[in-house]
Amino acid sequence: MVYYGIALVVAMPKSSSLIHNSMAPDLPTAAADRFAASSRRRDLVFVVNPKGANGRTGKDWKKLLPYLRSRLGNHCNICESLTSGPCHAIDITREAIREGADAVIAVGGDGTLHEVINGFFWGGKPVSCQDPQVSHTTALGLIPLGTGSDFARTLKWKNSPQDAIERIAKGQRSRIDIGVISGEDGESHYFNNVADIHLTAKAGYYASKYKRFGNLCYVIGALQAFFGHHNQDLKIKVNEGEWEVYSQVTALCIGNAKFFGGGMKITPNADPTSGNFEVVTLQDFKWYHFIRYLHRLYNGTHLSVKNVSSISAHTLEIEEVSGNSNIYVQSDGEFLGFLPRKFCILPTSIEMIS
Ligand SMILES: Nc1ncnc2c1ncn2[C@@H]1O[C@H](COP(=O)(O)OP(=O)(O)OP(=O)(O)O)[C@@H](O)[C@H]1O
Repeated sequence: MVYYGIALVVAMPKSSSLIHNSMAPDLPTAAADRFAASSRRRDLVFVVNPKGANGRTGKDWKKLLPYLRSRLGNHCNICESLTSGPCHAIDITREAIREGADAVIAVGGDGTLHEVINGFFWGGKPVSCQDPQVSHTTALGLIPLGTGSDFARTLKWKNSPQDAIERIAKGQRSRIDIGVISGEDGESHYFNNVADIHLTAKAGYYASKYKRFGNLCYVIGALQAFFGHHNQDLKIKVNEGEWEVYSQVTALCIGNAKFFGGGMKITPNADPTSGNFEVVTLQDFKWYHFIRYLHRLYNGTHLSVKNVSSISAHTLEIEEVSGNSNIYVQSDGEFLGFLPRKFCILPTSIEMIS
């Protein structure tokens, strides 16, 4: 099997013994390890962003690799593919699924996970294996090694790559919902975490330029976004109902999961297995409201604050009233352009190693 863009293929013979090092404590393997029961070696494709978290992802990955080989190499073909730049993870993932990989595992932050998820789709449809004899589906995996790693927070995963590898070894899968965003050009864009509009999206746009400062980038981005910000009236259609005007919207957040911006629990009731988004709207907020309620935004207790509302929805259409075309849209921290946009949930659309 040859995967597009793969820098290195590491396949250990079945007979090789476990390698122990400082990162490899003696873990219980026998009962839990599904792969041992199977005669077929699994093809696992690790999509690694070496530049994630300011280059820390690449360094951590190198340290992790010997442990990964020792834990999984007996039963799996471990294919490592380093991304060469933005969007490369999308192409690698599509190619791996078409070739029949058992799992594509994002190694990096939320941006890398977002790209891998977008690689599960093409032309508005899920990508599938080209070989009709292959019956398994490709699962999504994650080793969170980014700056924010917000999706891992919703899953309540500890910040431990060894735990993530253990999950891959066990191979348990569960289905998650994915959000899809379509614009006037008809192109679909997929997200697993939170899509957001206006001030927070503008803050995310600026934050992405300051990633070298780690989590501080979100604070710098927010401060920059406040300059020249105006709350705006938006036209919103929920679940194919009637258009309604939401006045003086500061930010609108569409959560498939709970966190964004490096740990802010913006949509605290969102659940990627619920079949619905949680949509949280902040209206008529001034800069001092953010200072006053910042701790509540972080711990997810802001829904009872005045001018904050929350609804559950499976589709949402949003347009601006003024027609200035300057309302920012982002999803999973990636800038997508400006309103209008339509948001739909695709229930249980990806199998995730959980
Ligand atoms: N080789 C590369 N060089 C530069 N940028 C890359 C490369 N590979 C991927 N990228 C881009 O880096 C972006 C950010 O990566 P990633 O999400 O892994 O780390 P992060 O931003 O530090 O973490 P988080 O998104 O959790 O805050 C991705 O959206 C991707 O487009």
